[in-house]
Amino acid sequence: MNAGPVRAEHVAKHFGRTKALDGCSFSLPEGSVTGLVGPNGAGKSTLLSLIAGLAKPTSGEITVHGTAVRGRMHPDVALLTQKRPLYDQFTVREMMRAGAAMNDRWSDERANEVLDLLAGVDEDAKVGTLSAGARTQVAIAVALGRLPKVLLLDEPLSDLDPLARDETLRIVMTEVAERGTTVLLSSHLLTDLGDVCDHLLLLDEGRVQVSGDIEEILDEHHVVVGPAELELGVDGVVDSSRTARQATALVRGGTVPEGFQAARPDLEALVMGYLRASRTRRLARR
Ligand SMILES: Nc1ncnc2c1ncn2[C@@H]1O[C@H](COP(=O)(O)OP(=O)(O)OP(=O)(O)O)[C@@H](O)[C@H]1O
Repeated sequence: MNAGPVRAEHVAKHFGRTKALDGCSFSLPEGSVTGLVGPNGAGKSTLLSLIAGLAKPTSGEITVHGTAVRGRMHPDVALLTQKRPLYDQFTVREMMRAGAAMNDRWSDERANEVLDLLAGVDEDAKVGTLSAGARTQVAIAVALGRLPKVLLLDEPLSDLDPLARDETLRIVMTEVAERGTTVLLSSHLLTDLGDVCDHLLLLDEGRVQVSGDIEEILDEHHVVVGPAELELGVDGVVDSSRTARQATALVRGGTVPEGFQAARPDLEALVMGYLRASRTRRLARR
């Protein structure tokens, strides 16, 4: 496995009998933007909180720039969660002062740059009165004011309108382009991920299903379509469906079933195939 700023080796996290993560190993390359996807309960938030040092793995190890993270926030890592850890009664300016006071490494200049981006946020406005988009911008300013080398984003886009979503992604992409920050972004919004991510980490039931460069992953898969009466008869079928007329499947590996037409999937088709397969497995166990 290549060395990278974030590495996980055989990481497990159990909550009682729930295995939120179970033997996860992967590496994120420097300056990459990785989309973290998976069905509800796959372990995405748990993984982000372990990398951030907010919780300890039950077993295995996560390292950031070669240093083991064992339940302590690494100075190079910033985490932005869905809840956006902001104080509603503070003005934006007070929020930035709090950011400076709470962090050993802090850049007013960087935080203000992010606040000035886009339409700019009124620094005298109370955080609680801001729109979801502006609150996200403030939360990102607090996160980037710490000058992180690794930025973890847990569903930051879920309640934003399309314009705010686009602008938020633009802030993240500017950060990557200008500072080479490594980003791990969890989202259910596949089209957004396709726009910004060059790597993918797909979790299901606490396990890594797919991890790596998106183009290479897409090259490794086929969507195959053929007459309904033909059997697939190959290894590596991730997900398949049949109508009265045709059979369709997502296949991993080089073999195209006989009598089928093959095409390279796009990111959405690939992720949807894995999500459908996950649901089918869970339904089969009921
Ligand atoms: N503090 C906790 N105590 C007990 N169980 C937990 C805790 N945190 C997470 N879990 C369980 O671990 C599993 C993984 O949860 P996690 O929130 O990491 O998934 P997720 O992929 O982020 O889901 P979603 O897409 O719904 O946000 C779930 O079964 C969840 O109920």
